[in-house]
Amino acid sequence: MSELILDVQHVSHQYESRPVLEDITFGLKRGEMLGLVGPNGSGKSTLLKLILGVLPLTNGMIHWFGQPLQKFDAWPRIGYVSQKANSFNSGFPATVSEVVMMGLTGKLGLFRRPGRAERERVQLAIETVGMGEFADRNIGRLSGGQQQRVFIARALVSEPDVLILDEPTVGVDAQSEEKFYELLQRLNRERGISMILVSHDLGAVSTKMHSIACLNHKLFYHGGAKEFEENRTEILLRSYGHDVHVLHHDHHHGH
Ligand SMILES: Nc1ncnc2c1ncn2[C@@H]1O[C@H](COP(=O)(O)OP(=O)(O)OP(=O)(O)O)[C@@H](O)[C@H]1O
Repeated sequence: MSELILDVQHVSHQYESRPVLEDITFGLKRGEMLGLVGPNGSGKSTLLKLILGVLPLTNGMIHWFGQPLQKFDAWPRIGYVSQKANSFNSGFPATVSEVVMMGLTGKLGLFRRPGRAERERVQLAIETVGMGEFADRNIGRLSGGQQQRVFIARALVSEPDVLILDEPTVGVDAQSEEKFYELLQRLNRERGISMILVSHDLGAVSTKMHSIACLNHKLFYHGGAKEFEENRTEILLRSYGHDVHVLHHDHHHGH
């Protein structure tokens, strides 16, 4: 059996006295691509914040690579790409290389100048996401889809075992979105990078991810993407309270 790299056990969370997450239990295996879905306000971002140690854990247990979250300190093993990543405007004064270099500041310390080895790693990460020719371009002058690839490069530069992506394709056109999923699948296949991807696009996650966790304060489903797709109407009725019209882009299926 493959190693459980993330283990979430009986996690609950409330803001003030309002419960947002109730008794959440699931895991992520090495090499797994997990899609986290759920309606607006269902607690997806809250769950990510708990997993990333941004919010204090008050109920339940979280282990990363077998270590309790409270003791875990190998954060460079976990790459995070936030929802608000594609918000740079055209005036933002940083090049693609500089933005990707920021992914190393945790390792470098904020004021140490990067050496040749670091610059090579940055260049490699930029090439991995297919943005090699844009390395010296101002980040604000790229499209949303291109910016999102740069944020993947920034997350990759510390050579993580896991990527956590919070709605990475919001505001990205369908063609760039398809290429973005291809990139994620390649990183998974060639480097064995595990992923948790939060998305509203049920059609995309159920075809691109291996497994699905469906959240609405409680976990209503956790299992294979194929089984999710086969029982989608019933799962969504239970969790969302109604069936959700799922948009299947033609290009997702190549017909
Ligand atoms: N810091 C906070 N203080 C109080 N309530 C909060 C806070 N952050 C989120 N909430 C509330 O908790 C609930 C869950 O929010 P959360 O952002 O985790 O949901 P989500 O599933 O990520 O939503 P969306 O899909 O809209 O991003 C929402 O009702 C939200 O208003």
